[in-house]
Amino acid sequence: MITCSAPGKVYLFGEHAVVYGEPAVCCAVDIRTRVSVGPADSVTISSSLGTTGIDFETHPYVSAVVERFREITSLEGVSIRIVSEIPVGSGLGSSAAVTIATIKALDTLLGTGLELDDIARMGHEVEQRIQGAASQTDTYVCTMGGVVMIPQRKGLDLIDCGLVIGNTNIFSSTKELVANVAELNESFPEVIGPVLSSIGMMSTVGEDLVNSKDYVSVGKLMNINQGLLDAIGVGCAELSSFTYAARNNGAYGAKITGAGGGGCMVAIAPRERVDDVAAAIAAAGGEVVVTEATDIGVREESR
Ligand SMILES: Nc1ncnc2c1ncn2[C@@H]1O[C@H](COP(=O)(O)OP(=O)(O)O)[C@@H](O)[C@H]1O
Ligand SMILES: C[C@@](O)(CCOP(=O)(O)O)CC(=O)O
Ligand SMILES: [Mg+2]
Repeated sequence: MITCSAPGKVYLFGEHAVVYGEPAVCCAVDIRTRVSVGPADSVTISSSLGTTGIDFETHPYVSAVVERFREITSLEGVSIRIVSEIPVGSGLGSSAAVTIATIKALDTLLGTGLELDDIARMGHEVEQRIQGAASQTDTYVCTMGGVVMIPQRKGLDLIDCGLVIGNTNIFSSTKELVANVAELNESFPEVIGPVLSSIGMMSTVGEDLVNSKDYVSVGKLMNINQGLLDAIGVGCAELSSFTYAARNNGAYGAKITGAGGGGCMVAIAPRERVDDVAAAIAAAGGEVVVTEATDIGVREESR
C-alpha cells in the first residue's frame, strides 16, 4: 500500500477572474487529502462518497486520473482509498487535492517517474476535463505547496498570520458556479469584463504586500475582492454574514475562497485575534477551521 497526500488551498485574491487569464494569489493550507493505492484485479475507488469502480458520477476526478494512467501504462486493476480532512465542494480545493494525491500515488505505485511539473499539468488536464473550464491554480498550488501567483507560477512569501475558515456547509459545485459567471459575462460583457480585470488587479497590487507581510493592506484588498465577488453573483447571505463577523472581530480582511455560492470564506487575522474571529464566525452559524499556510505540497507519506 502506498499513501500520498496533498493540501487544500485558499485564495487570497483572484478566483473566477483567473479562469479568464487574470492573475490570482493562492495559498496551500494545512488540511490534507490522503490517497492509498495498492495492486488489485479490478479498479475500486472508496471514499466518504461511496465505493465504486470507474464512475464519472460519484468519482469523476479519480476516474479521470485512472483513465489517464491507462493511456501511459498497462494499468488494469488498482485499489484506491481516499481519506480527506478537506470538506467536499467547499472552495478549499478538495477536487484538486484528491486529483493530485491520486496522481502521485499511482505514479509511485507504477513507477512512471513523473516530475512535480508533470503532476501539476496532468492534474490541470483532469480538472479541465471534469470541470469544463478550469484554471491551473488549484492543481498547481496543491502540487507545489506555499503561496503562488498564477499565471506566473511565482512563489511568494508564506503567509505568516492566522487563517480562519468559515464553512457554510452549503454544497457548491465549482463547475456550476464557473458556468454561471460565464453566462453573466456573456449577458453583460461591458460590465463584467472590467470587474474581472479589477479582481485581477488585486494580485498585481497584492504581490508586494504579501512579500512584505503587510497584512493590514492585504486584508483591505481582500475586502475589496469580496465586494467584486458579490458583484459577479458568487456570494450568499451566509458568506456575507461570516465575512462581516470576522472583520468586526479583529480580522485584517475576509472574503469567499474558491467558487462561492456556499462553501467557505477565509479571514486573515493577527494570531492573537484568531480565537475572537473564530468565535464570531461560529456565532454567525459557521463551522470553523483554524489553519495555517503550508509549504508542503504533494508528498509520499508511507509505503
Ligand atoms: N474526499 C473525496 N473523495 C472523493 N472525491 C472527492 C473528495 N473530495 C472531493 N472530491 C471530488 O471533488 C468534487 C468537488 O469539487 P469542486 O466542486 O471543485 O469543489 P471544491 O471546492 O471542494 O474543489 C466532488 O464532487 C468529488 O467529485
Ligand atoms: C472558481 C475557480 O477560480 C476556483 C475554484 O476553486 P474550488 O474548486 O471552489 O476550490 C475555478 C478555477 O480556477 O478553476
Ligand atoms: Mg475544485
